[in-house]
Amino acid sequence: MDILKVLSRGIKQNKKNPLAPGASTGSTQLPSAGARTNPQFFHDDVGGTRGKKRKRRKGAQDEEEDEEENDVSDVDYFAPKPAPGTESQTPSAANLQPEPPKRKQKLLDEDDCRQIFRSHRLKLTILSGREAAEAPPAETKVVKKAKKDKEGKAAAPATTTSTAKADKKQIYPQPLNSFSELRHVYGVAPQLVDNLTRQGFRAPTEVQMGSLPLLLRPETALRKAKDMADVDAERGIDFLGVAPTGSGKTISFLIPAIDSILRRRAQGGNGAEDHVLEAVVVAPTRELASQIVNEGRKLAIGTGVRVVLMKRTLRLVAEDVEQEAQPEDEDEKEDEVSEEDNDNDNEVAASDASGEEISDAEHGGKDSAGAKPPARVDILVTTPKILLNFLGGEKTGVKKTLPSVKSLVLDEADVLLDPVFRKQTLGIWRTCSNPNLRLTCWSATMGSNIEALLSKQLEKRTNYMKTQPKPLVRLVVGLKDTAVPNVTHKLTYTATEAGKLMALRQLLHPVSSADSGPPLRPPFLVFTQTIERAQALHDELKYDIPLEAGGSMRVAVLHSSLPDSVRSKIMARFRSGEVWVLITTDVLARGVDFAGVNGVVNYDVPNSAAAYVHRAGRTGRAGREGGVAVTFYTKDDIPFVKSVANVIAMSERQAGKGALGGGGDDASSVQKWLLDALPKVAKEDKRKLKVRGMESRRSGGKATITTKSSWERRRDNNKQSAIDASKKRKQQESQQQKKRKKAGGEDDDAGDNGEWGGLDD
Ligand SMILES: Nc1ncnc2c1ncn2[C@@H]1O[C@H](COP(=O)(O)OP(=O)(O)OP(=O)(O)O)[C@@H](O)[C@H]1O
Repeated sequence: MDILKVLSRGIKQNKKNPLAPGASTGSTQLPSAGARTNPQFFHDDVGGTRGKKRKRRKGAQDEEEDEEENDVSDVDYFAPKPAPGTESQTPSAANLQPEPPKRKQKLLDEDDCRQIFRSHRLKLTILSGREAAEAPPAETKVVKKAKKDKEGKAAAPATTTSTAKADKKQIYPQPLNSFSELRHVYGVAPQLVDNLTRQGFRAPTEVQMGSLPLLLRPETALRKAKDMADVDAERGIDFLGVAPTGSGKTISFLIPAIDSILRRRAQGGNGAEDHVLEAVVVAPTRELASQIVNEGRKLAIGTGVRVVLMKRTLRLVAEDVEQEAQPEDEDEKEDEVSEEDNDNDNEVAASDASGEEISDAEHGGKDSAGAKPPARVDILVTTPKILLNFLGGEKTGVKKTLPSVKSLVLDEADVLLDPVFRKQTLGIWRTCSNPNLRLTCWSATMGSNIEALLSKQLEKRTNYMKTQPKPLVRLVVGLKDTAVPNVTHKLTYTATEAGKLMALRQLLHPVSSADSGPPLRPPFLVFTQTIERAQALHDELKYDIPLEAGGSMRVAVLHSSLPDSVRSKIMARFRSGEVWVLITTDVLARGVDFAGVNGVVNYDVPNSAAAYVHRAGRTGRAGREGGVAVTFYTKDDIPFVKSVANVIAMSERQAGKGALGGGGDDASSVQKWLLDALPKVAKEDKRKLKVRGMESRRSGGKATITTKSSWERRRDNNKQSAIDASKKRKQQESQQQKKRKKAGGEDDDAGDNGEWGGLDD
């Protein structure tokens, strides 16, 4: 359908046609915002008794009935709240108590668990903290020697050999088959489960299936798992969750965090009702941090658990330390990237959003909080720098610790442990001085270097704290690092930079669906490499939407140079459906959940395969279909397109589409011959690209976004120079006239009329 027809339907709410963007139902009717048929990505038939259609267990009927009772998918979460006093708003004390199992739940045998794990492509592996302890010393020595030989080259840590061995060791704990099991098997408080189901979630996603039992009650989850004698489940586990974008990782870490607080309170004793900072969630951008706070607050309704966003003026209960609790190590020094290197707002440069720009005016004035009592916080959500500053500052070294924190969550952990954030993140980790701290890390992409770093840091911490090692368990859903399976991908070549602008306009205003590739319906996101380019693209596009359809208010730009309040407003306008095209940088590439986003345009090729995964993953979330990711590339990008093309090919293979997925060559968006022909990129070039993006797009020259040809630009430049020269001449002349007047006796009319005054502006 011609997008202009859609756009010109007007900005008024259209009750008759809910498909129009302005319709009252808003984005919920748009393709990728459509009905969530099933939030689970994979249902392979692996044969056996379990898998796609699972045999109904004894007692399962009761659970399904429970689920039906809980099915509140029609409930508008933001609808006016019922009057106080109604049942749902005033949870009884019993509703907050962890639930004792109603009946003896039959746990599944390990074979059944294995079938379910295979069917949903879940892979749980113990990475370290188990075999590491058993590894023969000789093995460790060999690795250490190899490390020395390489003379400081990013060598594998001492645990690598054992990690590689352990990597093959899969475990099959209990999966979470339904949310009602949270109550009946894992004893989660009914209020928390109600809050979850009230959001319309019917079935757990894969990452929730695989992670929640282990994080909530490892001893129950592992009871039927064989060969776990050396794992002390009571001590808990550290956890690494790698699952596709939009697969529900946020809930996977928030539920255990809230549950742990409710359990502590239920155990009673003095201070059971107090707010004790028990969990810290670190996220790389302010937008993601506030979104996690919102999610947390929805889950914590009626529980009394306070989920708070870190601000500069917020005081926390912390302990002063004379010296740094745990010394820094070389991991924090290596590979540091200068601030200047990151001015392109790329994904690792998201530190721009570390919350430092929160203005004093917005948060009660400078230092006014100095005298404030500590805030009542149970779960703190923060960007790295702002928390570290409170704890003593990056530069000055840590001066405070947070001993009450029992759970540290790193959301988008691969970025948080990437060189740009690494020092800050490890700094925060060190300040969480509780010996029983549990670390959980989450992302859709996780390099093996990050896993090795984690294993090494955990080992170091265990030695420093003199505690027993906990197993580091890794969950991978689908394929590690690669896929955005439920999105349609398209690579579009244009000969020139100007061609990209034309191609984008064609996506906005397709003449026919044939010439424009997959239809791209608003709302959609457009990613550029730098802030400058985002701004320039916005200037070009802001008048492209007809006035009748809302005009320039439909196109907005968001990047890290904008003040916090402006960023929040733009986010709200995009979420509400007022903004249809949001032009941005990688600051919005990670974690941000816009349920109704139908498409993503990579106006500039992303800086890495991981960046592509995260950008494309802003659409097609929670199993929604219809999301489209279009990537433009020019001749200059060709060396860097291969990694994007590989991700696309893998995504299609996972989705069972295309040549590589067996669906025929035509079905694939990346032709195999192209994939084979694209040049490989040297490691060093990849690294540079990841940090700085395409050099030529950073400033001047090709950084300019415009539809004008170079001839037109030259003509305009000449015109501008003529105008400037003329102004200068006029100025000089009037100064001379003034001087002559002062000297007296000159002809006043001369000059003004006798000479061409150049172009007027
Ligand atoms: N069990 C579920 N059923 C349906 N929707 C769900 C379920 N769990 C989470 N969601 C929804 O899925 C969407 C994506 O969730 P979330 O933001 O946690 O994804 P994510 O895995 O963290 O993605 P990313 O890697 O991009 O950060 C959210 O809108 C969330 O409300």
